[in-house]
Amino acid sequence: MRNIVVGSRRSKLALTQTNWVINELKQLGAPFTFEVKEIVTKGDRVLDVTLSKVGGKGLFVKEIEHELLAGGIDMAVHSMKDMPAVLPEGLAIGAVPRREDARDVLVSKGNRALHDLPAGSVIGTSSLRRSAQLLAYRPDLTIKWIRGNIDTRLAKLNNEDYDAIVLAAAGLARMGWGDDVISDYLPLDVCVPAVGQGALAVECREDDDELREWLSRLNDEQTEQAVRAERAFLQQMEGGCQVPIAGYAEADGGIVRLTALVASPDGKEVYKEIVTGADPEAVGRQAAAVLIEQGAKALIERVKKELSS
Ligand SMILES: NCc1[nH]cc(CCC(=O)O)c1CC(=O)O
Repeated sequence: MRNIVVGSRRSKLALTQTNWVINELKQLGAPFTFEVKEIVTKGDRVLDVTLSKVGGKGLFVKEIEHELLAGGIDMAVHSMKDMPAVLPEGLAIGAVPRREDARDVLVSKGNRALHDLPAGSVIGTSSLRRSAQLLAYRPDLTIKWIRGNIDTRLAKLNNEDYDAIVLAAAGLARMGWGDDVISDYLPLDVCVPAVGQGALAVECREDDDELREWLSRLNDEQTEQAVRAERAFLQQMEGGCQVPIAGYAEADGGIVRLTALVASPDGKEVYKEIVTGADPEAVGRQAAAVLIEQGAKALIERVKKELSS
């Protein structure tokens, strides 16, 4: 029987996701044995700086993709939102399993909802996307950067000077957390999720037909269509990675509906558009074109200039 070596980051979330996929494949009757190989990525080593400053997207996947291409591993399970818009030559996403709750959630002291936080409350997040949208909704809040994995962040909420933190519902759910810690589910239109949030990407070599046949059975068509639209939007916008970007799509009956957003880091400028259509990539590209037309391009150029000066 073929042994499939599965590369995974060492975090509890990554290992949980990896083992979930392995179990699904086993339950489908896949004729493989599985072995997990832990890989420490740059994103895991560099914990003291803002993610966007050390290279943003791709930090968690580059080393793993290198191992895939070199044959050290056969498969890797990523959080879709950690994946850059374009894959390296020779690799493929073999499966996009059914998406978890894509929303962001607030975990707060005193179990307060976002609208119920006192003025000046300190919110922990290291995401430009979250901070921009929170400030657009509640300009009186103070954003304080926070890093570390989910457990670390929850601990920091209790031990350090934060009134609340923002996390993805999906990550919490996969680690067994839910309404016991969640104070507020942020509506999709108040905080548009990150492209791919709540979804997984099972990556493998493009020419590994045997593995891909089994992975395809794990694929969820609706999630795949939605994520295609979101990632096409992201691809058009990349290069503006210091700018808050969000994209969330739903697919139903062959129609994809994408909400796309670009904002200034202070949340004072927000470009947002909903695009609907049958071709996910076309929907993503159209959303990008509309936002660029509205002023997103000028905003990206301005933010770039401010950062380099
Ligand atoms: N930013 C890191 C990250 N990458 C993926 C998840 C889990 C949620 C998901 O799969 O979208 C998280 C944690 C979080 O944002 O709270």
